[in-house]
Amino acid sequence: MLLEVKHLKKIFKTRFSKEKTTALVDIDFSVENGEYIAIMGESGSGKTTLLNILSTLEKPTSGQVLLNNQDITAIKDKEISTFRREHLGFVFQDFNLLDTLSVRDNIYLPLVLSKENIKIMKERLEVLAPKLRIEELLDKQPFELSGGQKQRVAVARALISQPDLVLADEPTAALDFKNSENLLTLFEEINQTGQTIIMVTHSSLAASHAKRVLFIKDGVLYHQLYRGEKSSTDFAKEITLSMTSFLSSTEVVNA
Ligand SMILES: Nc1ncnc2c1ncn2[C@@H]1O[C@H](COP(=O)(O)OP(=O)(O)OP(=O)(O)O)[C@@H](O)[C@H]1O
Repeated sequence: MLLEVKHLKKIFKTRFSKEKTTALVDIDFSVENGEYIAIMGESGSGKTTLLNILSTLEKPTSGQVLLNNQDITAIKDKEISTFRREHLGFVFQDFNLLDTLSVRDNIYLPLVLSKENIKIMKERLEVLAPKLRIEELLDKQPFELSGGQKQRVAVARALISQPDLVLADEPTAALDFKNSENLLTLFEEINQTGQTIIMVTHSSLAASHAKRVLFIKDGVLYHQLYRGEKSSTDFAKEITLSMTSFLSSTEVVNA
């Protein structure tokens, strides 16, 4: 098993008031190598908190996250950035590229920080650039690129370290429909090469490209769907139906 999330709980305490927010109640799931998972839920359901814990950006109140049997919630602070660089790839909604660096140097950045050999960096980029259709963009600066191009560069930066796991936070949120579709197709292709991906989204359309969808509400995973052989269009309908029937059933409970 690549990832095991065990009884994850996160309570936020505000510094200035005694109020506590339970963002995650008791999250339990596991991910096999090569899976492509979408985590869906409404605003405030706990998606970002969960992703931040998987990213080692945040520590849980209790529970464990095992990546290849290593408890990543117990990694010492001074070792965390190295761990992140070596094992995880990140794709954010706002791309997070550095405007002062060229596209090429943005992509190289994680490997430069890991003091990787330049020959290996070049070899990896030569493989990735045509796949991501960014060959013509490498000598440009990020501010010269469109949103879709920026996100493809960000995907290259996430993949260049050959991470165990790619974590994507609403990667299509800042993209128009066509660029979103392109990015989601790209994620599917990357996944078909064996790359494990976990993507947080509130879009049924985005989630419909994944192989499995986990639904989170009020800090609890309440449902999951497998895509199986379904087309993304059929899967999107099933996801939307699941969301709607769950919402209407809670309305009945609350009534
Ligand atoms: N740093 C924090 N301090 C206090 N409460 C927080 C903090 N971060 C998140 N929360 C609370 O935890 C709950 C879950 O928030 P989270 O950001 O994980 O939800 P989300 O599903 O990602 O929402 P969105 O889709 O709007 O980003 C919310 O009630 C939120 O207010």
